[in-house]
Amino acid sequence: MIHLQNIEKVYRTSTIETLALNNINLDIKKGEFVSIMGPSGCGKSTLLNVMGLLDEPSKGTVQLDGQPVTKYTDKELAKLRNQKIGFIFQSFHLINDLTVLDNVEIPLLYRSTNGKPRQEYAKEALAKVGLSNRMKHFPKQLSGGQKQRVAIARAIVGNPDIILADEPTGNLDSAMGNEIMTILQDLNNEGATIVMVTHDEQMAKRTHRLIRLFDGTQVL
Ligand SMILES: Nc1ncnc2c1ncn2[C@@H]1O[C@H](COP(=O)(O)OP(=O)(O)OP(=O)(O)O)[C@@H](O)[C@H]1O
Repeated sequence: MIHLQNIEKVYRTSTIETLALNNINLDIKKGEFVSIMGPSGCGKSTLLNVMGLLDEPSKGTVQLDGQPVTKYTDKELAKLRNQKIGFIFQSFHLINDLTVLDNVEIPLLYRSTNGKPRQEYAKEALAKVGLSNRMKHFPKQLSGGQKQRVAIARAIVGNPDIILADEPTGNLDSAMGNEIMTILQDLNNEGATIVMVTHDEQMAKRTHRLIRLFDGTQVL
């Protein structure tokens, strides 16, 4: 499903060059639930962003469903991302002055889905995460766990094959974190391929496979 070959990522600023990823070779199979762990700054988010076509590698090739995307234009990448990938972030990334329902509809706006079906899909996604009773709320009226459930609904509304989650439980207490993990496991059982960055060994244990990074290199 996701195939990374000889991936290197170098960040250059005027004063410093950082080798964030060093010769990463990785295969994520359809239906897998994989976690990525490692110390701060070891390249976890960079790896997730490369897999999610948000960040271009300095070297190496990325294949998604057998399609080599390295030569794709930004527009082609954006389209592929919108169709195939749902993102979840530690700090939720919701738009504060939109309702919960409007937030969840956002990925469908980019696909020009019409108003009525768009709302129906968003309602279905919210029902899946148990938030049908909060559709008209605004993000600031929700708890952290509820905000993350909205973010998950937004990630799954377009029925993506792949969910990429960057520390989805990082801002939550353990009870809420466990709830979010259960939702992710349910989505995985329904067929979604999931890659999750986490600092939490307990969360990692609930996934199929653990990848450990150290200084940009895969050590497990
Ligand atoms: N846009 C950027 N410009 C320059 N350097 C960057 C940039 N993004 C990340 N880096 C550097 O690349 C390295 C890897 O960063 P990354 O965010 O992938 O690490 P991480 O493992 O996700 O860290 P954390 O657990 O703290 O979130 C770090 O040394 C970081 O400073």
